[in-house]
Amino acid sequence: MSPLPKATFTEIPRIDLSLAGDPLTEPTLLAKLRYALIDVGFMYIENHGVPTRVVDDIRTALPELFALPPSAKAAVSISNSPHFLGYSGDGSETTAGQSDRREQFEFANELTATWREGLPLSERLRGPNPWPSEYPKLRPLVESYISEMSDLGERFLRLVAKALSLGEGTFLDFLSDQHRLKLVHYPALPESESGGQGVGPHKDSSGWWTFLLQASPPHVKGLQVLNKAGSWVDVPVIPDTFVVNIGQAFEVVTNGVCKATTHRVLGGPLERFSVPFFQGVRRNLSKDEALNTLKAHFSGPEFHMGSGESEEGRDIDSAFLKGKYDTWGEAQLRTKIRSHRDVGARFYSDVFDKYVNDES
Ligand SMILES: O=C(O)CCC(=O)C(=O)O
Ligand SMILES: [Fe+2]
Repeated sequence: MSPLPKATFTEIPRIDLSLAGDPLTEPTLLAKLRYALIDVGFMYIENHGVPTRVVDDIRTALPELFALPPSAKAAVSISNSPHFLGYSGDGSETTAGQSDRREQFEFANELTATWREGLPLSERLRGPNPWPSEYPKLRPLVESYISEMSDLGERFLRLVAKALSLGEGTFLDFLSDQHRLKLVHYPALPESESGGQGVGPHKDSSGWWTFLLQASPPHVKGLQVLNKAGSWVDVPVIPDTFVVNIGQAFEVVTNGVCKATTHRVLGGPLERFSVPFFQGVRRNLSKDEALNTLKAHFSGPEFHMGSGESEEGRDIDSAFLKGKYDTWGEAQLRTKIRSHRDVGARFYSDVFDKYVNDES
């Protein structure tokens, strides 16, 4: 008998977190979450418990922040930060070999820089944020936001573990002390460039999971996700939700059962703001540990039944696995250097050529 056609998705599922915790409603939530995890890799979460004020404060700050003069942006340029934190201008980041049409500020949990010679180079990713002195109200807003998103991320991971028939804390063991947040502005493009690359097709490489706030009104479009049939599916703005998607390390640890789904943003005639929060993976996670800790569980037949998903599910396309680097930290550093080559050349000259020329 020929295999059944592969199921694919044409819309992104909505997961209502208020159904958690009640034995009458939680099973419905977990079943839907399991479908989203195994068959889609993208979802909206609603009733997520992050205070509206914390989200609104960030959303309203964005147009003011990006309206700062070029000198204020340059003062916190990412090119001065060995931790890859700070501002990068429109066109300066590269995805899928092409320049992205967006400007962004990258922040993380406030950490002291503790790297010194002899420690793994990826420890140098930890460090303080460059805060724009001309916009002092930003720091407390970003700090509250990171703190709330870190809490949400942990609550969410407990549900994900349950939905995949694992103990609640299973995925927390992989978390980093550093989560990253980007504040992103896609400029309005002239008609002739509309539909061009806002950010090129990619799977999220920096995190365990990504929690994205689409911070523009619903008529502003741009984010799309690739389904298994190879079609781009729109991810419209739904107020009061976060878009949540799987990062590459999670795909590896789940033995390819939960895939990091490819997505992109198209530029358009309207400017767009977004805020992705990248939940971090601990830098010392080794390939061996990532591949083997949960392998037996995710090789079970319950994950490889039904719609011909198994082969697809097992085929993990991961730079982390293909690369020559043993730890997640090293793989992450490589990604950062390739995306922000000026920072790489300045602070990581010893490994720059190796990382930039390595096409694995
Ligand atoms: O801006 C968006 O909506 C998505 C951005 C994104 O995919 C990323 O920064 O990884
Ligand atoms: Fe992304």
